[in-house]
Amino acid sequence: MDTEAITTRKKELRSMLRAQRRERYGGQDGARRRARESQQLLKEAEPVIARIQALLAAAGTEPPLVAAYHPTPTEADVLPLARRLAELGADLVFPAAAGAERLDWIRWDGHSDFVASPGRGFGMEPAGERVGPDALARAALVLAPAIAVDRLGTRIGHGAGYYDRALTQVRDSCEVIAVVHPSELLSAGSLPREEHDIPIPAVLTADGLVCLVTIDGAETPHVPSQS
Ligand SMILES: Nc1nc2c(c(=O)[nH]1)N(C=O)[C@@H](CNc1ccc(C(=O)N[C@@H](CCC(=O)O)C(=O)O)cc1)CN2
Ligand SMILES: Nc1ncnc2c1ncn2[C@@H]1O[C@H](COP(=O)(O)OP(=O)(O)OP(=O)(O)O)[C@@H](O)[C@H]1O
Repeated sequence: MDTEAITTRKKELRSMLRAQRRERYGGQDGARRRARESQQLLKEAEPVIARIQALLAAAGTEPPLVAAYHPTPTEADVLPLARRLAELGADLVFPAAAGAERLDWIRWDGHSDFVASPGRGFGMEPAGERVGPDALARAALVLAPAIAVDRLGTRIGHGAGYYDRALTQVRDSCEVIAVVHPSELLSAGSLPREEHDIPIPAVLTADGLVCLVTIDGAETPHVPSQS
Protein backbone atom coordinates (compact mmCIF):
# COMPACT_ATOMS: atom_id res chain seq x y z
CA MET A 1 0.00 0.00 0.00
CA ASP A 2 1.30 3.50 -0.76
CA THR A 3 1.14 6.29 1.84
CA GLU A 4 -2.08 7.72 0.45
CA ALA A 5 -3.81 4.34 0.48
CA ILE A 6 -2.62 3.74 4.06
CA THR A 7 -3.96 7.15 5.18
CA THR A 8 -7.34 6.36 3.63
CA ARG A 9 -7.40 2.90 5.19
CA LYS A 10 -6.47 4.31 8.62
CA LYS A 11 -9.35 6.82 8.36
CA GLU A 12 -11.81 4.04 7.53
CA LEU A 13 -10.52 1.90 10.39
CA ARG A 14 -10.74 4.81 12.87
CA SER A 15 -14.35 5.55 12.01
CA MET A 16 -15.28 1.85 12.13
CA LEU A 17 -13.53 1.30 15.46
CA ARG A 18 -14.97 4.50 16.99
CA ALA A 19 -18.48 3.42 15.94
CA GLN A 20 -17.89 -0.01 17.50
CA ARG A 21 -16.66 1.67 20.70
CA ARG A 22 -19.74 3.95 20.90
CA GLU A 23 -22.00 0.97 20.30
CA ARG A 24 -20.44 -1.13 23.05
CA TYR A 25 -19.45 1.50 25.62
CA GLY A 26 -21.84 4.42 24.97
CA GLY A 27 -25.06 4.99 26.95
CA GLN A 28 -25.90 3.68 30.41
CA ASP A 29 -25.39 0.00 29.62
CA GLY A 30 -22.06 0.79 28.04
CA ALA A 31 -20.97 2.83 31.05
CA ARG A 32 -21.88 -0.08 33.35
CA ARG A 33 -19.90 -2.50 31.19
CA ARG A 34 -16.94 -0.11 31.23
CA ALA A 35 -17.10 0.25 35.02
CA ARG A 36 -17.14 -3.56 35.46
CA GLU A 37 -14.25 -3.97 33.04
CA SER A 38 -12.20 -1.27 34.79
CA GLN A 39 -12.09 -3.44 37.92
CA GLN A 40 -11.01 -6.46 35.85
CA LEU A 41 -8.42 -4.31 34.12
CA LEU A 42 -6.95 -3.35 37.49
CA LYS A 43 -6.73 -7.03 38.50
CA GLU A 44 -5.09 -7.99 35.22
CA ALA A 45 -2.54 -5.20 35.73
CA GLU A 46 -1.02 -6.98 38.76
CA PRO A 47 2.32 -7.74 36.96
CA VAL A 48 2.56 -4.06 35.99
CA ILE A 49 1.92 -2.98 39.58
CA ALA A 50 4.48 -5.52 40.83
CA ARG A 51 7.16 -4.13 38.52
CA ILE A 52 6.57 -0.58 39.74
CA GLN A 53 6.68 -1.84 43.35
CA ALA A 54 10.04 -3.49 42.62
CA LEU A 55 11.39 -0.22 41.18
CA LEU A 56 10.11 1.65 44.24
CA ALA A 57 11.79 -0.86 46.52
CA ALA A 58 15.17 -0.50 44.78
CA ALA A 59 17.21 1.52 47.23
CA GLY A 60 18.56 4.93 46.26
CA THR A 61 16.57 5.43 43.09
CA GLU A 62 14.11 8.20 42.26
CA PRO A 63 10.44 7.20 42.19
CA PRO A 64 9.63 5.69 38.78
CA LEU A 65 7.90 8.02 36.34
CA VAL A 66 4.67 6.64 34.88
CA ALA A 67 2.77 8.26 32.01
CA ALA A 68 -0.97 7.58 31.96
CA TYR A 69 -3.91 9.62 30.61
CA HIS A 70 -7.40 10.73 31.57
CA PRO A 71 -9.66 8.42 29.57
CA THR A 72 -12.63 9.71 27.60
CA PRO A 73 -15.99 8.22 28.68
CA THR A 74 -15.75 5.46 26.09
CA GLU A 75 -12.04 4.61 26.38
CA ALA A 76 -10.93 1.73 28.62
CA ASP A 77 -10.76 3.11 32.17
CA VAL A 78 -7.11 3.24 33.13
CA LEU A 79 -7.69 5.65 36.05
CA PRO A 80 -7.99 3.05 38.86
CA LEU A 81 -4.60 1.68 37.77
CA ALA A 82 -3.06 5.17 37.56
CA ARG A 83 -4.44 5.97 41.03
CA ARG A 84 -3.01 2.74 42.44
CA LEU A 85 0.45 3.45 41.02
CA ALA A 86 0.37 7.02 42.41
CA GLU A 87 -0.68 5.71 45.84
CA LEU A 88 2.26 3.31 45.80
CA GLY A 89 4.61 6.27 45.28
CA ALA A 90 5.20 6.44 41.52
CA ASP A 91 5.35 9.90 39.87
CA LEU A 92 2.41 10.13 37.50
CA VAL A 93 2.20 12.40 34.46
CA PHE A 94 -0.73 12.90 32.08
CA PRO A 95 -0.69 14.38 28.55
CA ALA A 96 -1.47 18.05 27.96
CA ALA A 97 -1.85 20.12 24.83
CA ALA A 98 1.33 21.90 23.77
CA GLY A 99 0.79 22.55 20.05
CA ALA A 100 -0.21 20.71 16.91
CA GLU A 101 2.55 18.10 17.10
CA ARG A 102 3.89 17.60 20.61
CA LEU A 103 2.40 16.75 23.95
CA ASP A 104 3.42 18.35 27.22
CA TRP A 105 3.02 16.40 30.47
CA ILE A 106 1.35 17.37 33.76
CA ARG A 107 1.93 15.79 37.16
CA TRP A 108 -1.00 14.08 38.89
CA ASP A 109 -0.89 13.28 42.60
CA GLY A 110 -3.37 10.40 42.45
CA HIS A 111 -6.39 12.18 43.92
CA SER A 112 -6.74 15.77 42.67
CA ASP A 113 -9.59 16.69 40.33
CA PHE A 114 -9.14 17.06 36.60
CA VAL A 115 -10.01 20.16 34.58
CA ALA A 116 -11.08 20.56 30.94
CA SER A 117 -7.98 20.84 28.75
CA PRO A 118 -7.63 23.97 26.60
CA GLY A 119 -6.46 21.69 23.74
CA ARG A 120 -9.23 20.91 21.25
CA GLY A 121 -10.16 17.22 21.48
CA PHE A 122 -7.93 16.68 24.52
CA GLY A 123 -10.62 16.00 27.15
CA MET A 124 -9.51 16.38 30.77
CA GLU A 125 -6.10 17.00 32.28
CA PRO A 126 -4.75 17.43 35.84
CA ALA A 127 -4.52 20.96 37.23
CA GLY A 128 -0.91 20.33 38.36
CA GLU A 129 2.51 21.47 37.29
CA ARG A 130 3.71 21.02 33.66
CA VAL A 131 6.93 19.05 33.45
CA GLY A 132 7.82 19.66 29.80
CA PRO A 133 7.49 17.75 26.49
CA ASP A 134 10.57 15.59 27.14
CA ALA A 135 9.19 13.87 30.25
CA LEU A 136 8.85 10.48 28.54
CA ALA A 137 12.63 10.27 28.21
CA ARG A 138 12.63 9.58 31.99
CA ALA A 139 9.60 7.25 32.07
CA ALA A 140 9.71 3.71 33.48
CA LEU A 141 6.22 2.92 32.20
CA VAL A 142 3.97 4.45 29.55
CA LEU A 143 0.30 3.49 29.55
CA ALA A 144 -0.70 4.66 26.09
CA PRO A 145 -4.22 5.27 24.76
CA ALA A 146 -5.13 3.76 21.40
CA ILE A 147 -8.17 3.12 19.27
CA ALA A 148 -6.87 -0.39 18.62
CA VAL A 149 -3.68 -2.47 18.51
CA ASP A 150 -3.07 -5.60 16.47
CA ARG A 151 -1.11 -8.65 17.62
CA LEU A 152 1.98 -7.52 15.74
CA GLY A 153 1.99 -4.44 17.97
CA THR A 154 0.75 -2.01 15.34
CA ARG A 155 -1.18 0.76 17.08
CA ILE A 156 -3.79 3.14 15.69
CA GLY A 157 -4.64 6.35 17.57
CA HIS A 158 -6.75 9.41 16.86
CA GLY A 159 -4.59 10.43 13.95
CA ALA A 160 -2.58 13.40 15.22
CA GLY A 161 0.67 11.42 15.65
CA TYR A 162 1.10 12.66 19.24
CA TYR A 163 1.97 9.29 20.74
CA ASP A 164 4.04 8.22 17.73
CA ARG A 165 6.24 11.26 18.36
CA ALA A 166 6.25 10.98 22.15
CA LEU A 167 7.22 7.30 22.07
CA THR A 168 10.38 8.06 20.09
CA GLN A 169 11.76 9.49 23.37
CA VAL A 170 11.46 6.48 25.67
CA ARG A 171 14.50 4.55 26.94
CA ASP A 172 14.96 0.85 26.11
CA SER A 173 14.17 -0.04 29.73
CA CYS A 174 10.80 1.74 29.62
CA GLU A 175 7.77 -0.52 29.50
CA VAL A 176 5.20 0.65 26.94
CA ILE A 177 1.70 -0.76 27.29
CA ALA A 178 -1.32 0.25 25.22
CA VAL A 179 -4.63 0.12 27.10
CA VAL A 180 -7.72 -0.79 25.08
CA HIS A 181 -11.01 -2.66 25.35
CA PRO A 182 -10.78 -6.45 24.80
CA SER A 183 -12.40 -6.23 21.33
CA GLU A 184 -9.77 -3.67 20.29
CA LEU A 185 -6.86 -6.11 20.43
CA LEU A 186 -7.04 -7.21 16.80
CA SER A 187 -5.58 -10.17 14.95
CA ALA A 188 -2.03 -9.89 13.59
CA GLY A 189 -1.81 -7.78 10.45
CA SER A 190 -5.25 -6.15 10.83
CA LEU A 191 -3.77 -2.65 11.00
CA PRO A 192 -1.54 -0.99 8.41
CA ARG A 193 1.83 0.17 9.69
CA GLU A 194 3.80 3.19 8.47
CA GLU A 195 7.46 3.95 9.12
CA HIS A 196 6.68 6.33 12.00
CA ASP A 197 4.31 3.86 13.74
CA ILE A 198 6.20 2.55 16.74
CA PRO A 199 5.38 -1.12 17.49
CA ILE A 200 3.82 -1.55 20.93
CA PRO A 201 5.22 -4.49 22.91
CA ALA A 202 2.30 -5.07 25.29
CA VAL A 203 -1.44 -4.50 25.54
CA LEU A 204 -3.56 -4.36 28.67
CA THR A 205 -7.29 -5.06 28.48
CA ALA A 206 -9.90 -6.26 30.96
CA ASP A 207 -9.15 -9.77 29.61
CA GLY A 208 -5.47 -9.64 30.50
CA LEU A 209 -1.99 -8.34 29.84
CA VAL A 210 -0.73 -9.59 26.49
CA CYS A 211 2.94 -9.36 25.55
CA LEU A 212 3.33 -9.21 21.81
CA VAL A 213 6.07 -10.29 19.48
CA THR A 214 6.55 -7.02 17.66
CA ILE A 215 8.11 -6.83 14.27
CA ASP A 216 10.16 -3.76 13.42
CA GLY A 217 10.06 -2.49 9.88
CA ALA A 218 8.41 -0.03 7.61
CA GLU A 219 5.37 -2.10 6.84
CA THR A 220 3.52 -4.96 8.38
CA PRO A 221 4.16 -8.20 6.47
CA HIS A 222 1.08 -9.84 5.13
CA VAL A 223 -0.34 -12.18 7.72
CA PRO A 224 -3.51 -14.08 6.80
CA SER A 225 -6.48 -12.83 8.81
CA GLN A 226 -7.50 -15.14 11.67
CA SER A 227 -11.18 -14.36 11.45
N1 LIG B 1 -7.82 10.03 26.82
C1 LIG B 1 -6.96 10.40 25.88
N2 LIG B 1 -6.21 11.47 26.06
C2 LIG B 1 -5.33 11.84 25.10
C3 LIG B 1 -5.22 11.14 23.89
C4 LIG B 1 -6.05 9.98 23.73
O1 LIG B 1 -6.02 9.29 22.71
N3 LIG B 1 -6.90 9.66 24.75
N4 LIG B 1 -4.33 11.58 22.93
C5 LIG B 1 -3.72 10.75 22.01
O2 LIG B 1 -2.98 11.18 21.15
C6 LIG B 1 -3.89 12.98 22.99
C7 LIG B 1 -4.96 13.88 22.41
N5 LIG B 1 -5.24 13.45 21.09
C8 LIG B 1 -5.84 14.18 20.12
C9 LIG B 1 -5.94 13.61 18.88
C10 LIG B 1 -6.53 14.32 17.85
C11 LIG B 1 -7.01 15.61 18.08
C12 LIG B 1 -7.63 16.36 16.99
O3 LIG B 1 -7.14 17.37 16.58
N6 LIG B 1 -8.74 15.86 16.51
C13 LIG B 1 -9.45 16.47 15.42
C14 LIG B 1 -10.50 15.52 14.91
C15 LIG B 1 -9.91 14.19 14.53
C16 LIG B 1 -10.94 13.33 13.91
O4 LIG B 1 -11.96 13.04 14.57
O5 LIG B 1 -10.71 12.92 12.77
C17 LIG B 1 -10.13 17.75 15.82
O6 LIG B 1 -10.53 17.87 17.01
O7 LIG B 1 -10.25 18.61 14.95
C18 LIG B 1 -6.88 16.16 19.31
C19 LIG B 1 -6.31 15.44 20.34
C20 LIG B 1 -3.58 13.35 24.40
N7 LIG B 1 -4.61 12.96 25.30
N1 LIG C 1 7.84 10.65 14.71
C1 LIG C 1 7.14 11.43 13.88
N2 LIG C 1 7.70 12.51 13.31
C2 LIG C 1 7.00 13.30 12.48
N3 LIG C 1 5.73 13.09 12.13
C3 LIG C 1 5.11 12.04 12.65
C4 LIG C 1 5.79 11.15 13.57
N4 LIG C 1 4.90 10.21 13.93
C5 LIG C 1 3.74 10.49 13.29
N5 LIG C 1 3.86 11.57 12.51
C6 LIG C 1 2.79 12.15 11.65
O1 LIG C 1 1.57 12.22 12.38
C7 LIG C 1 0.45 11.97 11.53
C8 LIG C 1 -0.52 10.97 12.16
O2 LIG C 1 0.08 9.70 12.29
P1 LIG C 1 -0.83 8.40 12.56
O3 LIG C 1 -1.92 8.34 11.54
O4 LIG C 1 0.07 7.21 12.66
O5 LIG C 1 -1.46 8.79 13.97
P2 LIG C 1 -2.00 7.89 15.17
O6 LIG C 1 -0.99 6.90 15.62
O7 LIG C 1 -3.32 7.36 14.78
O8 LIG C 1 -2.19 9.05 16.26
P3 LIG C 1 -1.64 9.25 17.75
O9 LIG C 1 -0.20 8.87 17.81
O10 LIG C 1 -1.87 10.73 18.01
O11 LIG C 1 -2.50 8.46 18.66
C9 LIG C 1 1.01 11.48 10.22
O12 LIG C 1 0.87 12.53 9.30
C10 LIG C 1 2.49 11.23 10.50
O13 LIG C 1 3.27 11.51 9.39
